[in-house]
Amino acid sequence: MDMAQVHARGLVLLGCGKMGSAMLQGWLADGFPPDAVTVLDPFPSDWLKAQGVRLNAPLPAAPAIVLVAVKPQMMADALPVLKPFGGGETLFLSVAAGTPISFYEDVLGAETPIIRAMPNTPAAVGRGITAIIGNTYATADQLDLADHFLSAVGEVVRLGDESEMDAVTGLSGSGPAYVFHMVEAMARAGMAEGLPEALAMRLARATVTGAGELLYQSGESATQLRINVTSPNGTTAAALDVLMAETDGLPDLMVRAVKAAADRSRELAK
Ligand SMILES: NC(=O)C1=CN([C@@H]2O[C@H](COP(=O)(O)OP(=O)(O)OC[C@H]3O[C@@H](n4cnc5c(N)ncnc54)[C@H](O)[C@@H]3O)[C@@H](O)[C@H]2O)C=CC1
Ligand SMILES: O=C(O)[C@@H]1CCC=N1
Repeated sequence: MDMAQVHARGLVLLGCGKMGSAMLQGWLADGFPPDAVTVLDPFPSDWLKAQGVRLNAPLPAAPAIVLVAVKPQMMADALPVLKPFGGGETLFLSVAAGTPISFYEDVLGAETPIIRAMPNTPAAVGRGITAIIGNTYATADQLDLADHFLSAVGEVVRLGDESEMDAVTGLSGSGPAYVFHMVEAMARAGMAEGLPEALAMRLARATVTGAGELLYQSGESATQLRINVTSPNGTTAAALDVLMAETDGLPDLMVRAVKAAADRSRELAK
């Protein structure tokens, strides 16, 4: 199936909060026609209401793709409305953390093509990364379709095993929040060294977005780019001595943070 057929048969979004909206924003910016999108969400945001999508309208007869983007805790209540599309030509794509493929098979029928995906919010500006894995019923063509569709909002990686999804969630799914928190922490540190709040936030924000863009554009490794900033016996080396400390340094802290997220993802599966 090509994108013209996806447009013709329609896309359904079940749940369109922060993640659903981030992806929808990316697809609309990429030229996906808004009137080919039907969104089911009892609490639509003002942003969503202004997009020209079919909001809480009757569902198309056989949508090409259904994107499930409700919270895992709401899934059992929300998903049954999509049962009529199970076992048919509709490809299910779920971004819910924790919820295993087997859950969707139980509700929709085992002969339903289901792809579990873990995106992240930079999808809103076309710079997300989404990991995907399909159930046994999802064909190679359907995985290609999901890959192509998700590529409009960033990079796509395919997993070899569903068990990798918990670690992916802890790394790239939740990861943007770690970076935003680093901006907050850097700004606070600048304030502790005497800078006014607005200036500290501006410096921290520009530093993180600039460093991210340099990493993106230069093709150099993160390690080499770090070395490029670090003059021998200079200021950066003094800071890195603290950040790279073996215990309680950033690597240690990051291992614990990502583990906590992955553990929570495993817990949600129960
Ligand atoms: N926020 C993020 O960065 C990421 C979120 N996810 C996953 O995306 C899913 C959604 O997360 P968020 O967008 O952050 O949450 P959210 O709370 O912003 O969005 C959930 C949406 O579902 C709607 N909803 C509630 N009950 C519903 C029902 N019965 N039918 C249809 N819609 C209903 C809510 O009104 C809300 O707009 C979660 O499963 C989460 O694990 C995955 C990757 C990243
Ligand atoms: O916090 C969460 O549970 C979701 C999954 C990954 C990012 N946000």
